[in-house]
Amino acid sequence: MEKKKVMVGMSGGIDSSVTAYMLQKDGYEVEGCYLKLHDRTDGYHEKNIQYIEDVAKFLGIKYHILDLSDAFSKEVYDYFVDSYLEGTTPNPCVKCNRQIKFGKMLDFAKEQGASYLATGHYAKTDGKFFYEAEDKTKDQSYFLSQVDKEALPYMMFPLSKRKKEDIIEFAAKLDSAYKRITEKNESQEICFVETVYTDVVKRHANIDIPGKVLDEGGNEIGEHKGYMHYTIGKRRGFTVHGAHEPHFVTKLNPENNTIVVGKKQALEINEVKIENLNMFIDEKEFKCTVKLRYRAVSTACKVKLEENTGTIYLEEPAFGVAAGQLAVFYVGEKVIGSGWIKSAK
Ligand SMILES: Nc1ncnc2c1ncn2[C@@H]1O[C@H](COP(=O)(O)OP(=O)(O)OP(=O)(O)O)[C@@H](O)[C@H]1O
Repeated sequence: MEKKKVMVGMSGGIDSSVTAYMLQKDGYEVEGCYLKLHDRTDGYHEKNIQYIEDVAKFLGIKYHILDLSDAFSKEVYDYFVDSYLEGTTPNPCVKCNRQIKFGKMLDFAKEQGASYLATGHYAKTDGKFFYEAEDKTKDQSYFLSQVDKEALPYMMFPLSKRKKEDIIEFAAKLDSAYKRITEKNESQEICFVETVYTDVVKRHANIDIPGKVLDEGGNEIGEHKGYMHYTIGKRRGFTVHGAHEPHFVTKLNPENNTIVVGKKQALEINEVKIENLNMFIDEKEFKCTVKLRYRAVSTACKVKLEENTGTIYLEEPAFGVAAGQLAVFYVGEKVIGSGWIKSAK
């Protein structure tokens, strides 16, 4: 019988390299695909491609290099910068998963005759839903929750039941091509942010225009160094005259370059408005738990949806909810949908 072809999204990192190995062992015909997503000139792509080349040689597989930098720049990078200009907190990996990896890379995989597209994400799928990975510390289901449901039947996550440390240990013994990858520094959180997000944003805007810190009544109580330096919940980097208790950022006002701060209770949120939904169920009213940012604990809630918007009524307050982040709905380990946070109160 002819082997089924799987395209593996290969980053040059350990997870996707082991993914390729595991699928080959399972009897699939494996091909790799490296996405060029940005124009870093510091040898970043060359290094990654060298790792992939060595792994491909060891496995005896073919790999492709797909330049999606134009699409990435429009759909992910510009959105990232614009979000900070607008005073919201973006999630570029969520956009990339929907538009680029499980959008354009999936199209490419199908064009190449692949039956599946596999990645080294830590998550599970049964073709209809995503589920949290076994290794909860590495779970990436949050980042996948905006992927179009049409894409799910093509997706494979062979690492879903593994622990990251086991993958590294396993890879180090496999071959020198793999061992070398385990010895490099692990990838950054956001692939195009080499240091901190402000280094990226300041290439496009003057982020260092000082402004006023306001209390909730609109009174001037201190100074800040430019609103783009702050995200909701931040408690450092601005002054509050005569304050003894810590103050937290509760609002950013780009229109007049002010930030609003308050004590911990001021961050408390009970209701969240969302938009641009991506649902895997048809119900418009349901109970579930919600994660209001990656690494947040889940909160029990009731949800009411309309056409492409909705309201989340939290059963317990959440703290530091930022517009621009994603609200992801879970029933147990199952992801039932998500929506982008528009406002919270
Ligand atoms: N530039 C890329 N080209 C192709 N696939 C990619 C690329 N970047 C990431 N991926 C795929 O998406 C998965 C998750 O990406 P993420 O950035 O979270 O990587 P990671 O967990 O560090 O994985 P890895 O160790 O493989 O780099 C990767 O395992 C890989 O399959």
